[in-house]
Amino acid sequence: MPVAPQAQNDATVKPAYQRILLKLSGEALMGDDAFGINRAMLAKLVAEVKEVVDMGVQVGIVIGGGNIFRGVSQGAAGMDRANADYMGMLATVINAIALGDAMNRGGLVARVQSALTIEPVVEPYIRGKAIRYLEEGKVVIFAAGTGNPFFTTDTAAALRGREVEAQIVLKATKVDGVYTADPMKDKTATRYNKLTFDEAFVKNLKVMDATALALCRDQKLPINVFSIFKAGALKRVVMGEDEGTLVHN
Ligand SMILES: Nc1ncnc2c1ncn2[C@@H]1O[C@H](COP(=O)(O)OP(=O)(O)OP(=O)(O)O)[C@@H](O)[C@H]1O
Ligand SMILES: O=c1ccn([C@@H]2O[C@H](COP(=O)(O)O)[C@@H](O)[C@H]2O)c(=O)[nH]1
Repeated sequence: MPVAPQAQNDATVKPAYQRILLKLSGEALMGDDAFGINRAMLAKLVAEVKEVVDMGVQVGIVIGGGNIFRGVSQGAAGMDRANADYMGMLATVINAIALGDAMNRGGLVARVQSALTIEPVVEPYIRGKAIRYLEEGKVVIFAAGTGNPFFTTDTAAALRGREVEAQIVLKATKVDGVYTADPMKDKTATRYNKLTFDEAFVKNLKVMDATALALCRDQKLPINVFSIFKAGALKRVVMGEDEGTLVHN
């Protein structure tokens, strides 16, 4: 795989993965706010991603929409499900534009590609072009999920991850891994270091939604679940350190 030209490679630093697909929940952009995009949080996310890009790691990102769509979801109640889902996908486009803009101003080169065609605003998703951008060291932000209603951005992360031949999907979320039970509800829950896809299914653990999990399992694409609120966690995962939970075949 060609080395990213914008990367400042340090020969002593050897990442475990050369190409990753990072799934960022929309809620990660809220920071401490109730909804929307928090500028300080955006800057923090850019710095975390820059750290791994500077190590020569190629980064694709799928961004969720929960921070915006949650704000309008009252209005979506009772709506036709497909229409509500299109609103959700458009929310991810807003997030992708904000993140791409912050990255371009923060010393990275980012490109946004959307699964829904909104030509004057963002590029359409073109797999070959996305791979070329990654090889050039650009961060590619995949917007609008899969472009289809009844799916989620978790599934988009699994799909795009496989399409661009990422070695792993990194699910950055609110909790620092997969637990024996929801850690927000059960304080006695303990975290798994490693877990097979089959165990996750059998125990009905909320790792990613079932469609995403099945796609990753079938395509032998591992997932690492970790907390985006923990400083340096992304770098530690990329270095192959014991951070979060690794879900594998
Ligand atoms: N067994 C479990 N281990 C870890 N987290 C769990 C478990 N069961 C439920 N959860 C909950 O799942 C949540 C994270 O998953 P979720 O898919 O909702 O977030 P997300 O995908 O990051 O958000 P978004 O929908 O904004 O993209 C955590 O907040 C946690 O409370
Ligand atoms: O492929 C997709 C991806 C997303 N949606 C809709 O968007 C929202 C926001 O995505 P999150 O994964 O929840 O962050 C989601 O709730 C769906 O309504 C979609 O329809 N198809």
